Amino acid sequence: MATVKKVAVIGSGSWGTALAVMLQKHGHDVVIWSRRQDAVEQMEKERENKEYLPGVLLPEGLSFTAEREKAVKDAEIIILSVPSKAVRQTAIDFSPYLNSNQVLVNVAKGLEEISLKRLSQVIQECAPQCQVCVLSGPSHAEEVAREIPTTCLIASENAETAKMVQEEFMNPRFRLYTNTDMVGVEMGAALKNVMALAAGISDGLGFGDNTKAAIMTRGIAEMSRLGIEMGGKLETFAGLSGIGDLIVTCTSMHSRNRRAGILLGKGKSLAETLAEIKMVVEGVNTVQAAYTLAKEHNVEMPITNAIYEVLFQGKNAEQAVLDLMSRHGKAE
Ligand SMILES: NC(=O)C1=CN([C@@H]2O[C@H](COP(=O)(O)OP(=O)(O)OC[C@H]3O[C@@H](n4cnc5c(N)ncnc54)[C@H](OP(=O)(O)O)[C@@H]3O)[C@@H](O)[C@H]2O)C=CC1
Ligand SMILES: O=C(CO)COP(=O)(O)O
Repeated sequence: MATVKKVAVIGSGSWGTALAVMLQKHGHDVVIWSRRQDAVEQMEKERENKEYLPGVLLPEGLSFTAEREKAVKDAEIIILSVPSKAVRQTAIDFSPYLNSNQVLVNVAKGLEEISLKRLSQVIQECAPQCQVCVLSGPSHAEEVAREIPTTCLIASENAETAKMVQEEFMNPRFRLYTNTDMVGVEMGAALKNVMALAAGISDGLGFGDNTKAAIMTRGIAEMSRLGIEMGGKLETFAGLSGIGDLIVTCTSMHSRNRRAGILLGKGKSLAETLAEIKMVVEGVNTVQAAYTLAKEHNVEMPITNAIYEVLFQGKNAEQAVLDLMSRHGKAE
């Protein structure tokens, strides 16, 4: 049974705000930390996150701060919802204020670009005193904030920690499953964003449902090849953080990665695309890490390689599709 918990949400983007809204509405005492005082004041005054989650009322009782210590003091569960590239520095900055009774739930989906580490590994390095969990699954902020039924999973190496978060966060509109396969969960979460870029590019080029089904099916095949090589379990890729998140991200117009892909497919440059989307497009960094990991682990990842070439080597997107289609024939 859920009890009232003090929850701190670090990062006031669309996902952190949506989770904060949901948890506050379901009886928890939630504070959002933003790195910008002006964002704190805007949300406090207008009870709306105009920049990242417009149209959603920020419920009474939800509070805001730009002070790190104030945000996490007394919090029992801390949600880390900053983009992957900010995870290490954010964990370092907060670490002096964190203690061993606190559970850190990472909700960012990506890999650290330089070290190629999973984000839970990065957080554990920077805040070793905390227990680290990962929340993942098919869950666009725009829907969770509006209480559209959603299922996710909460993963931790410690089954009891995952169970505790499951009990506290679950409600009739937000169902959580537990999982202990951190590698599978985090690799699925990160790599699906690369496939969503591919699905978007296909849409932007004017291709059809057949093409998208191909990207998703062959996409999960290469995602799981790498994930298993790194120690993840096949069944995790068949679950919410694998195929589940792949489906939602490749098909939804809420997806920042898919929308970025559509613009790229229509011929916009990467810089123009990122400027237009405004929010974080994790697949762009992840494809670089995945490209390197695939080489290191000697795993064949043709879609990932094609996206890397389109984004960073100036390859024409339509040519990339033709090249993928013209590879030598294989058995499924
Ligand atoms: N949006 C969604 O539906 C979902 C997102 N996710 C994942 O959650 C993570 C966050 O995404 P999302 O909320 O969409 O991102 P947004 O682009 O909506 O917001 C990013 C937030 O992070 C803040 N931020 C950026 N850089 C830093 C930094 N260096 N230090 C502190 N704060 C920083 C931004 O602050 P500022 O305004 O000051 O730049 C902003 O508040 C991503 O990894 C994403 O993949 C996962 C599931 C669903
Ligand atoms: O992870 C997500 C949904 O589960 C969010 O995906 P986008 O970042 O592509 O919007």
